[in-house]
Order: sequence, then C-alpha cells, then structure tokens
Amino acid sequence: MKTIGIVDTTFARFNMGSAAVDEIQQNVSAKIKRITVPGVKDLPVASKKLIEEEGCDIVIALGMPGAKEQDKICAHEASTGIIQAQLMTNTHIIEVFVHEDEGKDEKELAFLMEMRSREHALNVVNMLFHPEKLVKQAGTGQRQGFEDVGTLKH
Ligand SMILES: Cc1nc2c(=O)[nH]c(=O)nc-2n(C[C@H](O)[C@H](O)[C@H](O)CO)c1C
Repeated sequence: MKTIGIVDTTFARFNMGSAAVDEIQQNVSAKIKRITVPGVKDLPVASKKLIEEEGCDIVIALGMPGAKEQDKICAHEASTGIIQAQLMTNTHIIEVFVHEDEGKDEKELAFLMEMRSREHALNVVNMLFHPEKLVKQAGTGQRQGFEDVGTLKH
C-alpha cells in the first residue's frame, strides 16, 4: 500500500493537515503518516524524515507564511529547503503555502487555506494513483483555492 506523508505547522491559523487527510481519505485507500512542526522552516527536514524513515512515497508540506517581511523571507528559505529535500530524496514534496495576506479577510483566508489544502491533496492522490488525470489537465490553468483561470485562446 502507498504511504502519503502530511506535515503541517502550529504557526498556521487553520488546520491544513486535517483538511488534506480528510480529502485523501475521501478519495483513496492509502496509509497516512502525519506530523506537525512549529513553522514552515521546519517542514524540509520533517518531510525528508517522512520519506527516509517512514517510507512515504510522496509528502504534502503545508504552511502559512505570515504577512510580515521577515515571514516572507522565512517562507522563501523554507521553499528552498523543500526543493533541496526533494532533490536529496528524489521524491515529490508538494508545497502548500497560503500567505496570510492572500485573503481579503479572515473568512476568505480560512476558505483559501482549506480549499488549497484539499485541492493539492487531490493532486497528490492523482500523482500517485492516476497520473493520466493530470496529463488531461495540462495547460488548463488550474488554481488551488481560488477559481481556475482556464486555457488561453489565440
Ligand atoms: C519569522 C517567522 N515566520 C514564520 C512564518 O511566517 N510562518 C511559519 O510557519 N513559521 C515562521 N517562523 C517559524 C520558523 O518557521 C520555525 O518554526 C522556527 O524558526 C523554528 O525552527 C518564523 C520564525
């Protein structure tokens, strides 16, 4: 049975990990290994450990960079670390970040955090079990959380 790793943060203002777990369980039968770390900079090593020590076939790393300048620097550092962990393990770690200032208010932010977590969880299910479904979506302007933007016409 395939194993999906989920790592999220306590810094985030919405339970992104639970949304991802729920979405996976609604769509597929897979083993799930979940851990939570304090913040986004802790995601790379946690993801690498899920792959190397817990045998995960793919990992979803979820977090919420805050709105301040130092939070954005922190998020960029975390992203770089996540890419490095992917290259070191030759395994996908799907980064799901929702920046705190993406929502116009708290309600929209919560909606976005839930929907982006769920839609990327579905991407991960498809990457692992139905890669042909993603090929069908190529170039269709998919967006996780907000509305899809569609294919360009010429
Ligand atoms: C400044 C800062 N900003 C964020 C953030 O926007 N989002 C987040 O999830 N975590 C933040 N952190 C915490 C770090 O990611 C990390 O948890 C600590 O530095 C401990 O390793 C820090 C330190």
